[in-house]
Amino acid sequence: MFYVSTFFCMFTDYGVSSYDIGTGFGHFAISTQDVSKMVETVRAKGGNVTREPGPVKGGNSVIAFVKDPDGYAFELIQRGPTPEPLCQVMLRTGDLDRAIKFYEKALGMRLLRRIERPEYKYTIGMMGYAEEYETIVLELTYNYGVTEYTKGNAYAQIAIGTDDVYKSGEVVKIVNQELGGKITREAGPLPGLGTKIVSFLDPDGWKTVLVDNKDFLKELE
Ligand SMILES: C[C@@H](O)C(=O)SC[C@H](NC(=O)CC[C@H](N)C(=O)O)C(=O)NCC(=O)O
Repeated sequence: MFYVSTFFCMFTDYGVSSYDIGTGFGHFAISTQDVSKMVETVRAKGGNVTREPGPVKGGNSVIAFVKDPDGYAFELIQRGPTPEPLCQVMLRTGDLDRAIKFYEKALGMRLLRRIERPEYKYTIGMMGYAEEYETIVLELTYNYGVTEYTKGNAYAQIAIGTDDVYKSGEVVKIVNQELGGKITREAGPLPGLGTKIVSFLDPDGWKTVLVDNKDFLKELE
């Protein structure tokens, strides 16, 4: 049983003042009922607005893009009220069908929406455990003909809750053998903390950490 516990972690290493975000990381997305108002707030606070509000190219959603002080891109998406404003993590993939199959088979995600934009030479697969308006989704983006991206040293991982990191890790191992990727940390408790995790790379090299649901909730107590 997987579920996405949505939280947002920014880490820093002592003495390191800048990182390389690479070309593969796309954006985080935040939904808001008024993109223009949010953009003006960002601008008024000295933020970097990189794309003014307006319909997405080839679609109808009203979006904007801003960057945080470290250069991470945030897409602002105009939507109605939602229980989860942090609504997307966009990662680029060199093989969309392989990536979709990986997240379906290894993590039990569903393909919620496939968006074809041949006029802009890209395709998107929205993956998740519930509808897009209810929870955060993994937005996998394939640009025609682009099979490799740099990962940089900034973006680290997504974390997903599971009831059994050992069983989940065994499933990931089987799918790694079929589709690629690898386990980077065997299932087991974190020293000192005791929280059980397992971590792995998907076929594109994107890292996921699976966290024991009960252990994680204990951490929050
Ligand atoms: C599906 C919906 O959530 C979107 O917002 S898609 C946004 C769109 N994405 C891309 O163009 C992806 C391909 C691009 N080459 C990339 O790798 O990022 C986007 O960013 N549109 C920009 C715009 O101004 O509309």
